[in-house]
Amino acid sequence: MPRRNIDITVPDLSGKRAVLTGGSDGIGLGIARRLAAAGAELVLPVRNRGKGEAAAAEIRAAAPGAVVRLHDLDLSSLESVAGFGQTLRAEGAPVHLLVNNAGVMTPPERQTTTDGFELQMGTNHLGHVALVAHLLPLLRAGRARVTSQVSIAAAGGEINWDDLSWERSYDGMKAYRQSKVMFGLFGLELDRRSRELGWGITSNLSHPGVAPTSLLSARPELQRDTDTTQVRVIRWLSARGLVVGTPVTAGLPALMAATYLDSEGGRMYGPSGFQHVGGAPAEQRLYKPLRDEEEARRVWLASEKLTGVTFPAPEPGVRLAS
Ligand SMILES: NC(=O)c1ccc[n+]([C@@H]2O[C@H](COP(=O)([O-])OP(=O)(O)OC[C@H]3O[C@@H](n4cnc5c(N)ncnc54)[C@H](O)[C@@H]3O)[C@@H](O)[C@H]2O)c1
Repeated sequence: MPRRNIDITVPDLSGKRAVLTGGSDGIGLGIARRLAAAGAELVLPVRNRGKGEAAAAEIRAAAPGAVVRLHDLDLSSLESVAGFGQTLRAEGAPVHLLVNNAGVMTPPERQTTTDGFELQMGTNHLGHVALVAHLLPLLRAGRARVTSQVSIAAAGGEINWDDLSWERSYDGMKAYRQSKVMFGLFGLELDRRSRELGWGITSNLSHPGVAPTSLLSARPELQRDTDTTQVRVIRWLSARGLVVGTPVTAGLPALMAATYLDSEGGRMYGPSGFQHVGGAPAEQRLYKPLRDEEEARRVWLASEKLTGVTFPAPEPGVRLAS
């Protein structure tokens, strides 16, 4: 299907407050435009104010009358995440949609967050875990839909439990895959816990397929690192504009997860085309590493411990139903 025909209808979001991370660039900016155009009040926590202002201006130009509020947030600092959470809680307004979209991929060498975690786990996963924890009262008040952006990289990912922060040996792509597996398992466990404990939150995953954004263009050598037949076929097709998404179409699975307000949680949405790198968004079977509920509980508990945040817990001895 030609990419230009791929779209979804976003329902009216008037009166809804949406918080979106990574909304000043790439896939997130496309999501932001559509949320604002549908009438949502948009809260954009950004790491770079200048880029945030430019994005807000672009969103307002595309959706006149859009309400866009910028806040500072560095997901690679737990202090920054706590500060943002505190600011929003002080405002007190319920949050109806949270889209955890920001991410980093394969920095050229191992880097760490302010708190000493490997950068990708710390930003993509732990920063967002802390964000959800700090916003929990507002998410509960808004009976929110939470959408967590994972990646096709999660399909082949594993958790390096013996060395979560990759201190003993570092492979950037393995660390990226791990961050997305952990984050996906967290998003699914959030849905289970919410149902069991009556939080009223619906949590889903989305993945964008593949789209040319700064995430990929900053790393041309990645193409060589992953020179499998599958990657070569995808590259050949994408050079002809045939399968890979655009930053706009790649945001549609997240928009679907976030705004199809009556749909259930615990699902994953992604592009349904060839190898799931592009095409119309649809619900998809969870990637294998994301189907392990025992691993999800382990990720949940480990993430609480690492970040120092705590979520309300089930009564002792109560085992969450799947
Ligand atoms: N582009 C793809 O093909 C692709 C494929 C699979 C998954 N993804 C995922 O989609 C999401 C969006 O990626 P993109 O392609 O638009 O990339 P991008 O680089 O264009 O945008 C990433 C966004 O995350 C923000 N961000 C990064 N570190 C941050 C931090 N410490 N604090 C706050 N914000 C931070 C950036 O400022 C930027 O706005 C990411 O989670 C990425 O892992 C992208």
